[in-house]
Amino acid sequence: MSGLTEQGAAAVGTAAARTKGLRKVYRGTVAVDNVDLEVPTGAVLGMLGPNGSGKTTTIRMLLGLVTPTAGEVELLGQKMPDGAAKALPEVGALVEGPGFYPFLSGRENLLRFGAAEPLLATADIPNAVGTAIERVGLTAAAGRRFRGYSLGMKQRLGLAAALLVPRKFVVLDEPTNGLDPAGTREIRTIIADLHAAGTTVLVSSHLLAEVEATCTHVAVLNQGTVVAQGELSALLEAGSASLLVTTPEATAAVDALRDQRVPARPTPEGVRVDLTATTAPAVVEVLVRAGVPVYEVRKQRTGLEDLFARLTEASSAADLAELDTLITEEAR
Ligand SMILES: Nc1ncnc2c1ncn2[C@@H]1O[C@H](COP(=O)(O)OP(=O)(O)OP(=O)(O)O)[C@@H](O)[C@H]1O
Repeated sequence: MSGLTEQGAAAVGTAAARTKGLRKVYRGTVAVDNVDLEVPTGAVLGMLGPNGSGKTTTIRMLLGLVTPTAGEVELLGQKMPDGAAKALPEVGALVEGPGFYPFLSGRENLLRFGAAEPLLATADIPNAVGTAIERVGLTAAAGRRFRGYSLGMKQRLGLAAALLVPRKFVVLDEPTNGLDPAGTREIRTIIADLHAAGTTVLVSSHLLAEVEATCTHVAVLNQGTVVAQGELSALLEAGSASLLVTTPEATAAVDALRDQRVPARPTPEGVRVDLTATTAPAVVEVLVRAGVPVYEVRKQRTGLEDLFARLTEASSAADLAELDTLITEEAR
């Protein structure tokens, strides 16, 4: 990745957000380590990772809510935290625990948020609040006190606050947390609408199917580091392909491949060969050389779930480094 641009540099062709060597240590716990994240302008980037992998900490550092122990953050062309006053009005964020007043209604809370928006004229606040409430499906509950809200309603109100004014960049930390299936579908629609309007979106999620359905790009975090990032289609192509080989001599095929350090295992459908570190022609060559009859060879796309599992469960650092290099190279 190229170095960070100077503060105020033109954002054309640059990332909406970018981190370099980002690190956060909490009293001996390394929450985030050496994260180089790039959110391309106009992308919907899904940040995936198991519990505790550093997603929320990374997002909080990106928004200037947490001070990094080391590293740099650039947000909408502004170096953070110095450029916060310029960048943040263009950024809508749904992060854990937005400061809502429990004794005010959802609408009253949003009116207060509206008053604090530098890009919203006072006369436009009631309209903006009404539109945001409708957009997140909170109309029926808008007059009720916040303290009586369900988790899903709180999420919707947080989202409404993030969308009060048109943004260049929207950051959503686990936006479907606490939402029912209808709410989850609505989030998907809102993200698609934002994307269509040219807004860059960063969304963290555990829901792989959601990410696969809504995102153009993915960054996978594990134990505080980015283990893969790039275009979703390229990552899937590079990271999760396997080969299904039909042969009457499955055991001989598996032995021959493992002899060449190619991961392979027998399955009821045939011998499944991991293509992470090899290619289909190379697999066929190994089999033919070993005298194994090959009836059929098919490439399989196993989806984001498989890729995610392999990236986050790889047993050794060497496995991860190998997989990361391969995926990053292919995704470029
Ligand atoms: N304020 C804090 N003080 C101490 N440790 C923290 C703090 N915030 C996060 N951590 C630790 O940093 C690590 C990363 O946490 P983080 O919340 O960023 O992960 P996450 O990927 O968002 O997890 P989840 O999916 O469970 O929300 C964890 O080990 C967590 O316990």
